[in-house]
Amino acid sequence: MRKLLIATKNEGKAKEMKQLIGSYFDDVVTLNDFDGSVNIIEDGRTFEENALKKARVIYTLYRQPTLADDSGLEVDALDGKPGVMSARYAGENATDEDRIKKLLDELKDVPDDKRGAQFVCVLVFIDKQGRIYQTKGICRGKIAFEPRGENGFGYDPVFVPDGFDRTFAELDSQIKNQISHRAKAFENLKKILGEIYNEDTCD
Ligand SMILES: O=P(O)(O)OP(=O)(O)OP(=O)(O)OC[C@H]1O[C@@H](n2cnc3c(O)ncnc32)[C@H](O)[C@@H]1O
Ligand SMILES: [Mg+2]
Repeated sequence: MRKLLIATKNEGKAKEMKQLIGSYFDDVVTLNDFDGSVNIIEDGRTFEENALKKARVIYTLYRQPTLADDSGLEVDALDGKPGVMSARYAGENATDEDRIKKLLDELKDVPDDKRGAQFVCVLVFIDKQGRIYQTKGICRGKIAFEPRGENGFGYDPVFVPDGFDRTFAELDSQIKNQISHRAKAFENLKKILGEIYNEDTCD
């Protein structure tokens, strides 16, 4: 039986990751399902460093195939902030609403044509033998003037992906899962998984 540990405590992210991983694994669990106590300090300077750290810590503890996602929002008018600080943008115990409010405050004088932004997702997968694989996905869009919609999580109510006039939180989750930063990173990861699990040496 193929088991996958997803090294995240973010329920919204975990839900999407479970939807996107498809049928490569028979049993997929996240930190909230089996070990909510582990605390990983995300002190990397890049999404790559943080994703690698999360995957390595969990793989080292459990020696099972492990997948970590480090992601965030880079806003052009803020020189790429909040970036790797996206989760802690409004302090350690802040909510998604607090983070959105801070972002909209900082952008209150920025006109529509200067509100470009991108979501970035880096995935790190460590297979049973400890081999490390990394993929990345980017989704361009812009920041709305006020939050709209109930779907998704995090900054979704203020992110309007290119080619749409609705926010990720207004769009159906199926559409987000086709065009998002995470969807793109998973497309590449699935090619890698296809190769790994065809080798037959790895279960
Ligand atoms: O580290 P884990 O436990 O995985 O959970 P986290 O929420 O801390 O996740 P990150 O460290 O990767 O920080 C990502 C931040 O960017 C936000 N984010 C990432 N992907 C997003 C998406 O698809 N839609 C909206 N917000 C997103 C998310 O809400 C966090 O505030
Ligand atoms: Mg985090």
